[in-house]
Parts: sequence; structure tokens; C-alpha cells
Amino acid sequence: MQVLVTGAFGNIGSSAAAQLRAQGHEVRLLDVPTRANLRRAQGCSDVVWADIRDADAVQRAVRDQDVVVHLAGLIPPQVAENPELARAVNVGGTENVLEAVARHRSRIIFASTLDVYGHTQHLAPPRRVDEPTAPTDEYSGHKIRCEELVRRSSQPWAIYRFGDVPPNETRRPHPIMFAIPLDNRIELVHRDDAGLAVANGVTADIWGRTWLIGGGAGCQVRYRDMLGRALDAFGLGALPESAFSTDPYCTDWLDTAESQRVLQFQRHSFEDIMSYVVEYSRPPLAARLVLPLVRPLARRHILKLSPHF
Ligand SMILES: O=c1ccn([C@@H]2O[C@H](COP(=O)(O)OP(=O)(O)O[C@H]3O[C@H](CO)[C@@H](O)[C@H](O)[C@H]3O)[C@@H](O)[C@H]2O)c(=O)[nH]1
Repeated sequence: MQVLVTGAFGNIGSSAAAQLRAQGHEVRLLDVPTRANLRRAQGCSDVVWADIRDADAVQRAVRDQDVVVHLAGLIPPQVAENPELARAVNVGGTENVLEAVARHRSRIIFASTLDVYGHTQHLAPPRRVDEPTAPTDEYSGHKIRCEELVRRSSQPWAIYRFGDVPPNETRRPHPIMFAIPLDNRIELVHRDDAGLAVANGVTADIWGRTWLIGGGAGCQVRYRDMLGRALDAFGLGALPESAFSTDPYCTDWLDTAESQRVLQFQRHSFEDIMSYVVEYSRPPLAARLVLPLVRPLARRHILKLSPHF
């Protein structure tokens, strides 16, 4: 099959594209030419450098494609930094993709998120596909709006609501890390399992339905479990509870029985995910050697990011 992946050099996109190619599909990669994306694109063929807001460029990229995997978009915390741009990219970009898909008679897999369920910690887990959605911020509002648009498409569509997919790149500490209550349920999914769900989806009977993409029972943890592991890898140790919000935040466990039955993508455990998170978040050896000396300073630096502390 000919498959276009938008946002192809992102966290899920790069894994999805590699696995689609490994399965023998002809894959076209569309993304914006940031410095990081240009580096990641080295050695790749059939790359289209285009802004998803450019309707003409999107039309050209979608021509002749059997399936469009639409991942291009801004995610938190970038959405809050520039909400207008984020809306233009997330909602406007999806409108462009849907117009192109309709014109060229392609199918679309749209990347959504578990954030669409809103605040659900007071409900019994797991979240199921048919539960109501409730926007809690710009990002979840964009995804809910896009899901509505996708469901109205004249062409076959599928919506993937992803759980938390940690990237395999270093992330700088950001205030958002304090926004999630430590006891929140959160379901992780390995980026290669997320990519496999996409790759297996293009030839599966997924059309006209919404799918929950989480790592399964073994990847259903509490936020403190995953954060604790990352902080230990830094050599920083646990941070005070009072640094973390107690306001509701939209993470939860997902019912993935049906998506696993159809897509057969859950191959990695919580330990597997944490091992790459630790590998990429760990400072270099030299920094680790001096860390015991500067530990109090490093902890203070991170704690300063907390609006609650
Ligand atoms: O204006 C923009 C901004 C971003 N991107 C690309 O979009 C991709 C986003 O990837 P990344 O930031 O690594 O996020 P992921 O974790 O891969 O996010 C995926 O999974 C999320 C749900 O977890 C979805 O919301 C996203 O749309 C989907 O890309 C990257 O390639 C970006 O270059 C664009 O093409 N245009």
C-alpha cells in the first residue's frame, strides 16, 4: 500500500513510518523542516517538507496515497505556549488533510489522545471507547473537534486515542511535570508499540471506529511510579509531595482489549518503556559523577519550576 505519514519525524511518526516500511508498504513522509527533523530525515527517501497548514501542499502529498496516517500536530506543553498557532496546526491542518483525503479517495487514521476524556480519576477505570468526552484545555478541545470532523468524513476513517507515549529523546524539565497529581492513574505505551498499532492498522479491519492505544495492564501505573524512576535515573531522588498539583488532570487507564485483539501491538512492558526513558533522560557520565556534589542545587533548580512549591 501507499501510505502517507504526516508528522513523520515525530515520536510516534518515526516509529510508525519505520514499521510500515518494514512491512513492505511504500511510505511518504511529510513534516516541517525543523533542524531536528532535517537531522532525523538523513537517509530517508520520499520526504515532503511541508506545513500541514498549506492546503495545496497537503493536496499534492495525499495524491495516490491509499492511507493517510495523520499525526502532524502540536502537543502539550507547546499548545499552551501558542494556542492560536496550535489551533491552526491541529484543527486547520486536519481540515486540510480531510479535504485532500476526500478528493483523492484515501483512508485516514487520525491521532487523538486519552486527554479527550477529561478529568476521570473519580470514575472507576478503565476508560472505554464509548464514554463521553470533555475538553479540559486547548489541546483536548482541538482533538475533540478533529474527532468530530474525522467522523463526518466521506472516506473510511479510524481514530487512535493514544495513552502516554514517552519519547526516546531527552526532555528538559518543564513545569508540566508538576501539573499531574502523583496518585493519578496513567497508562504508558512504548513508542514502538504505538508505531506498530499504526502499521498493523492500515491492513486491518479498523475503519469507522475509535481505538484505544495503551500498553495494557502491565503499563497501567501511577504517575509517581514513572516519575520516581526517571528522577532516580537522574540521581535526584523523590521530590516533595507539596510540589505537585492536586487539581484533576486528564490521564487514566484504558480498556485496550479490543484494540489489542485486532491490532496485536502490545509487545513491551513498563520496564521496557522506563529503560529507554532512563537511558535518554540520564545526564552524561561526567555530569553524573559530580551530581552528588550539586544534587541540592539541581533539586532546587527543578523545584523552582513548580508553581505549587
Ligand atoms: O506545525 C507543526 C508542528 C508539528 N509538526 C510535526 O508533528 C509531529 C508531532 O510529533 P511529536 O511532537 O513527537 O508528538 P507525538 O508524541 O508523536 O504525538 C502524536 O501523538 C499525539 C497523541 O499522543 C497526537 O496528539 C499527535 O498528533 C501525534 O503526532 C512532529 O513530527 C512535528 O514536526 C508539524 O508537522 N507541524
